[in-house]
Amino acid sequence: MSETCAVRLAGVWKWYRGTVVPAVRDLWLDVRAGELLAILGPSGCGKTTTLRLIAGLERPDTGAIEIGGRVVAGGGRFVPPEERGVGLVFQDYALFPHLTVEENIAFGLRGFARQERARRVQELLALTGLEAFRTRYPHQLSGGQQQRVAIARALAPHPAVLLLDEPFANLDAELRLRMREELRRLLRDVGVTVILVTHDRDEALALADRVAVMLEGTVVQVDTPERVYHEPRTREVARLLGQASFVPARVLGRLGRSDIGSFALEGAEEPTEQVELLLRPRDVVLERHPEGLGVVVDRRFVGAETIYRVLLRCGITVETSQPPSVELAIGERVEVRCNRARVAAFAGDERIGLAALLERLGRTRSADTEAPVAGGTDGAAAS
Ligand SMILES: Nc1ncnc2c1ncn2[C@@H]1O[C@H](COP(=O)(O)OP(=O)(O)OP(=O)(O)O)[C@@H](O)[C@H]1O
Repeated sequence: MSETCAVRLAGVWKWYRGTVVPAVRDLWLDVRAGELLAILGPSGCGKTTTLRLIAGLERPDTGAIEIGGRVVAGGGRFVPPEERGVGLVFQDYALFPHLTVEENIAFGLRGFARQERARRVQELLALTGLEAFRTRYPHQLSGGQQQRVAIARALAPHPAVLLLDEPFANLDAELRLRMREELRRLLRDVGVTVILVTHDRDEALALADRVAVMLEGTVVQVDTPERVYHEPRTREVARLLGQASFVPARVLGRLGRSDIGSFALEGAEEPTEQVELLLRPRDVVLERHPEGLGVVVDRRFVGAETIYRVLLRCGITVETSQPPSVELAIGERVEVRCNRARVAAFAGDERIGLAALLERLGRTRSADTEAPVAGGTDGAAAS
């Protein structure tokens, strides 16, 4: 195991008693020291089980778990939770209702000398901005303040790893955004390795250094937020990360042609005849044009932007997000251009490599007499 690896799960499987389908299956994951890794996945995919396995609240049926280079589960070994150097913050914070803020924070420091404990509690009260609330009880605090107490309590004994289970689930939308920023700042100051579980993609993308996408009990991709969003491994991952349109493109050799431009395929070992390009709403530029290949079929004003749905010649409707300066009416004809230098291309369910857009729509449109891609009926090839 590399020195910079804080947590490693190697081929972990977990079945709950009496169940046939494993909650976690063949899970491999390396978490780097000091990073904030978000485990993102739909409800029931095994996120909480993964955290509980790392914390030592569950035992894996097979596979191994290492923390800081030490095997804590697997091969007949099982290190109990309190000896793992891991702090855990539950979804409901699990604060002790009969203890004050400072008593809650001190709870994790039972083995410490009195003076040292008082010093550490003071440090955490300052770090989390809770000094003014030290003698309050949990029911006298807001949701955001309760969350800070739970985090302070978990951080008190200097854990090497902090585990957060849906930390914003109990906060309203506005507070959630504010706490997200606060948490990021706080954790950056502390420099602890963090594994955060969430089903909220915006949260994962905004907070994490890397995102581990989990589906049906296993991690299917671990990458930076930018990469999981723009270069998802499968269509399912693409959809989980946000609105996705797939635009068909005809491939000839390493060149492809689509209603949003022509492109060169990179990395495809055996290019297929047909691929589909992943477009995110912000990847698209719309321009009013009487000969454009798209028609506006829907518009939805959402404040800072307008969502346009545009039907392409190939029969696909793409969803796009446009700035207020773009004002188009339903039924108008538009040019549809991709403003990214590279987009992901898919054959079947899997991404096959990156497609680099070479030309822009203007030139594609000038070849308008050619057969349309995908939905088209004749086989005329683009050259
Ligand atoms: N104690 C248990 N006994 C039996 N099955 C369980 C138990 N806990 C979880 N499961 C099952 O294991 C699977 C994974 O559950 P888990 O709670 O890890 O998912 P999750 O991704 O955290 O879901 P959510 O986002 O809804 O919290 C689910 O199918 C769930 O029903």
